[in-house]
Amino acid sequence: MASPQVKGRTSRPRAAEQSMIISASRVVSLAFMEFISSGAPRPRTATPSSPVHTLGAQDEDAFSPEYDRLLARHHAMRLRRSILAPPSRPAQGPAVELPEPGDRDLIVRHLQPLLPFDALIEVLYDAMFVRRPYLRRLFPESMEFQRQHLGHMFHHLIRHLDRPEELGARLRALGADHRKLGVWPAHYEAFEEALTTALRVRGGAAWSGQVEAAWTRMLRFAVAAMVAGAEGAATEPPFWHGEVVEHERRRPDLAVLRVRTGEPYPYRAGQYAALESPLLPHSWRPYSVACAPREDRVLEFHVRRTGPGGLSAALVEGTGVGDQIRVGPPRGELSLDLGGQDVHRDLLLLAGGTGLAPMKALVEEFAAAHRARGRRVRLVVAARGREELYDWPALVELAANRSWLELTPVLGPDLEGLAALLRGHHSVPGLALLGGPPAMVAGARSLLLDAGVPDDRIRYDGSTAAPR
Ligand SMILES: NC(=O)C1=CN([C@@H]2O[C@H](COP(=O)(O)OP(=O)(O)OC[C@H]3O[C@@H](n4cnc5c(N)ncnc54)[C@H](O)[C@@H]3O)[C@@H](O)[C@H]2O)C=CC1
Repeated sequence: MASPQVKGRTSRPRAAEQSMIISASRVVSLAFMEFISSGAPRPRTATPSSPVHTLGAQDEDAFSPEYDRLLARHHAMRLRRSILAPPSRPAQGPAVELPEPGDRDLIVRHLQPLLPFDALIEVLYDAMFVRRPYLRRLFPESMEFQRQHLGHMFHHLIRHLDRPEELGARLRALGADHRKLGVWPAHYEAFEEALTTALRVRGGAAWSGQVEAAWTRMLRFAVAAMVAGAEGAATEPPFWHGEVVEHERRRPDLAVLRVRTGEPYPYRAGQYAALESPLLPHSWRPYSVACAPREDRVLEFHVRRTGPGGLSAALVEGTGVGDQIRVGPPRGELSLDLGGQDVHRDLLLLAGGTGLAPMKALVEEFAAAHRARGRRVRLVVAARGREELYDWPALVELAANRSWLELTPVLGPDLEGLAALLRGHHSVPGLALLGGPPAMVAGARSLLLDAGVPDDRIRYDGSTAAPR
């Protein structure tokens, strides 16, 4: 995939326009992103080599009015329903049908010809785009991330299908979270149709209507749960508009961005937000907010480019002051809250690389609330070398005149430094928070367990370690 190009600046909507955009244009966009889309600019030329029929100018003229009318009608219906619903009783989504007992076994028994899911997914998307080319515009230029997610989602659904309550809760959260992607009920129908085609193509000789019916029930269950989740979250905007007000390239591959949201962004320190840049429309990736909530509505993000073509590369290399960014709703439960217990025990915060972001926000919040009350906070910052301590001056400033806050750099490619630190430190922390690469978090967790920290006192957030 080509590296993102810097586009011309888009003008920022005025506050009144912005609230209209939030409240009306996306009242509820149903999303099943892993199943359906993550969006992309509408391709304007057909590529002969592509297995997918992309949208040509003629197609666009033919499909857009129909498509846009459909969306507009849907918006109006949803808006009407949410206005007419009594405030104490949110608009009801479709009833969630449960899968039948035995569906999981049936699916598992006939899974072999469908594995690995890559080929199934390729046929599925090809079938969908050939039949409904206008849907191609909801997808990113590169479908790689999309295909991977869909494969994981199929595995997750099958694995948990006999625990529909647990699965339903996760799908409802996913549906709420994915409203920002702009996927609509009509798309699910298209998806179901394409999945059926793909299952028949890949299912092999033993494929039967019975197995297909089990797959359809599984899919409908998932879609209904996501729709219910999206509808239940109708009062929360699907995203906030933000403008980049500072962009500091701290390392060739790393930038610290400050983004001011048009409307107040209600988050807690330790939470993360999915971001989207106009350079890669609908490629949303999570980043922790690296500062405690501030009056001026400015959010800080630490972004490291890990490879070419992803959102992180667009944010580090292609973004500057004045550019627009969309910010998804705040998510995540990372916090320093001890629930009133062990208030005298010390806290350990361990940050690896840009995993520093949530730790910095938590320390800032802690400092602002004067919550130390005799507790010491030790912030250990792991980095490959001194030059990788990209935010050290800001941390030193944060620690100035705060004797309860101790900063410790640990340099090196692995966890040796942390292991040595724990060996030399005799008091076991009351709570440990971890942020950084998954291997570091896993390694640090075992070191802490060995040192006697109970499992429920070790916190980390897996959601921010996804590929960017
Ligand atoms: N940008 C953000 O807002 C957030 C990012 N993260 C995650 O933090 C990670 C940060 O990555 P980078 O900045 O590239 O950090 P990095 O790869 O440079 O690693 C930083 C430090 O972590 C330790 N480490 C790395 N790999 C290790 C391994 N395999 N075993 C033991 N220790 C290891 C080392 O001490 C290393 O110096 C990413 O996985 C990202 O998804 C987590 C929370 C927030």
